Amino acid sequence: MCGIVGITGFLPVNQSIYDALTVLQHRGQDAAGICTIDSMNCFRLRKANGLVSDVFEARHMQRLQGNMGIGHVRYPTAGSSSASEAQPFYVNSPYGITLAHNGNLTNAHELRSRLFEHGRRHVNTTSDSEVLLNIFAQELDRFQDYPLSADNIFAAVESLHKQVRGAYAVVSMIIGHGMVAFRDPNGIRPLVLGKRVLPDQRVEYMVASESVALDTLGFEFIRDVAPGEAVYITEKGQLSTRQCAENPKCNPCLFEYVYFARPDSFLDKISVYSARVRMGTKLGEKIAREWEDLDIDVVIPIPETSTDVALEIARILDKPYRQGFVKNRYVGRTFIMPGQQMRRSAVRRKLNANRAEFRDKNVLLVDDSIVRGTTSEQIIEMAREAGAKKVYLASAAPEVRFPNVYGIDMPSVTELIAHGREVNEICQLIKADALIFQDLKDLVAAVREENPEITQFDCSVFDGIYVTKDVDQGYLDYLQSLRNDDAMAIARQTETENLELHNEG
Ligand SMILES: O=P(O)(O)OC[C@H]1O[C@H](OP(=O)(O)OP(=O)(O)O)[C@H](O)[C@@H]1O
Ligand SMILES: NC(=O)CC[C@H](N)C(=O)O
Ligand SMILES: [Mg+2]
Repeated sequence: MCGIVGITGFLPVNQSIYDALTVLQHRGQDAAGICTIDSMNCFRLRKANGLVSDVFEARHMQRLQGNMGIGHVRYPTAGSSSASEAQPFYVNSPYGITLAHNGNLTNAHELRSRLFEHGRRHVNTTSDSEVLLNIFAQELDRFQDYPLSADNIFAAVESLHKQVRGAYAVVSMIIGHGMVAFRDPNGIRPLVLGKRVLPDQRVEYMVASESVALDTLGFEFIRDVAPGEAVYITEKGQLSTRQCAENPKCNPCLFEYVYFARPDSFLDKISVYSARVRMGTKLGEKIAREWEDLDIDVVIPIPETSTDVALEIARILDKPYRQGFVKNRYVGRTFIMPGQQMRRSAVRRKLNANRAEFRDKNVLLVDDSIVRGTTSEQIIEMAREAGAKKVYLASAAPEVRFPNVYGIDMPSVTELIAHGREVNEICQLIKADALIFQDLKDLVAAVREENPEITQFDCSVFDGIYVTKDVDQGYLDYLQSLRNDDAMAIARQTETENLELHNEG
C-alpha cells in the first residue's frame, strides 16, 4: 500500500504535505517524496528511501517551494525498491507532469511495450507507476492546445481508464494547469477530497488516501472521490469533477479496513474504527458459540492494529482485556517491511511480553490478520515464555489464501501460511492451543453495515475472486516468479539508483 496526498493552495504547501505524509506513514515505510511547483513554474522534487522524517531535512523543505504540491509514501508492489522508483515520478511532455500512485497495475508489462512500440515512449524504471504516468502523458498529448481545458483532461483520464487495468488512486500535477486526481473504475484503493477556506474566503483543496490526513491539516472532508471519477483543480483554485469511467463500481479493498488504514479514517463512508469494533463483535460471538468449553482468563491484543477488535471481543466474552504486550514505538509495521528476515527479526524488537499478564493464565491473543504467520508464531512463543498455560489465537480476518495484485505485496501463495492448509494445520504450525478465524461473510457484514450501497468488496486475498476480472493463473505465476521473497532479495543486491529529474540531494 502507499499513501498519496496533493494540495492546491495559496500559501506554501511544503510543511502541510510533509505533515500529511507523516499521518499516512503507516501505508508505506520504504520511501517518501514531495514535489511542488514553484513561482517560476518549475518542479521542485525531493524523494529518497526511508521514513518521512529521514527523507526531508530542513534544506530540502526550504527548497520545496510553491503553493501546489503532491506527496507519496511508498510500500513497493512493483519494480524495485531503489530510490529511483520512489515517487512522485516526472515526465517533461506535455507541459511537465508529475504523478504519485497508490495501487498496482496488472497490465503494466503490456502497457510498457505498447508505450515503446506505438507511443515511442521509453520508461526507464521497472515501476508500474511510471508506466501509468506515461499513459496519462500520452493521452494528454493528443490535445494540442494550450492551455488544456478541463474537458481535455477528463477525456485523457477516460481514455486511460480504457487501457489501464488494476488498482490506482492517483494524484498528479501539470505545469501551467493544476492538479488532477483520479481513482480506478472499481475504486479499489481509497481517495478522499477536502477543502480549507482561508480567512479571505479563498478555498484550498486537498486529496489524500485517507481522511485522517484532512483532519490533521484542518481540511474539511468533502467526500470520497468516486470510483472512476477525476478531480481537476486549476492553479487558480477552480475545482471541476467528472465521472470518466463507463461502468464504475465501488469495490473497495476489504483489507484496508482490516489492517491498512488508520482507525480514525473514514473510507467510502465507513469508519475504519467502527468497522473494526464490529469485527470484534462478530468474532466474539463466534468464539462464544464455538469455544464454549475453553477456559479463557484474559483477552490480549497483538499491538497495534488489533487493539480495537480485541477490546470488543473481551466485552462480548465478558473477560478482562489486558495490554499483555508492550510495543516499541520506534519500530514500524512489520508486515510491510521488505524481506522475511527483516520482518521476522522486527517482531521481537517491536513487541515484548508483560509477564504478569501471562503467568499461569489461559490467554486469548487477538490479531487483525494472520498472513505469513510471522507475527503469530513468535508471539505465541513469547506468551509461553512469559508463563502462559494455554495460548489461544483469534484472527479478525479469515484465512489469507490468495495473492494480492492490487497494491499489497503478497505475490506468492507459498509464503501465505493458510495457503493449502486447514485451520488445524495452521494451528499446529504456529503452535497455538486453539485457533479461530473470522468468517468472510461476517467480515464483509461488519464492514458493510455503515454503507450497504457497497455490494461487493475486493476480497481477493480471502476468496481468490479478483474484481477486475482479468487476473488469470498466468499473471499470478508471472507475479510470483518476479516478486517472491528470494527474487526480491537478489534484486535488492543489484539495485542501482537512476534519478531522472533533478532531485534535491
Ligand atoms: O502474519 P503476518 O505475516 O505476521 O502478518 C500479519 C501481522 O502483521 C500486521 O502487523 P504489523 O506489525 O505490520 O502492524 P501493526 O503494528 O499495525 O499491527 C498485522 O497487524 C498482523 O499483526
Ligand atoms: N503499494 C502501492 O500502492 C505501490 C505503488 C506502486 N505499484 C509501487 O510499487 O510503487
Ligand atoms: Mg499487527
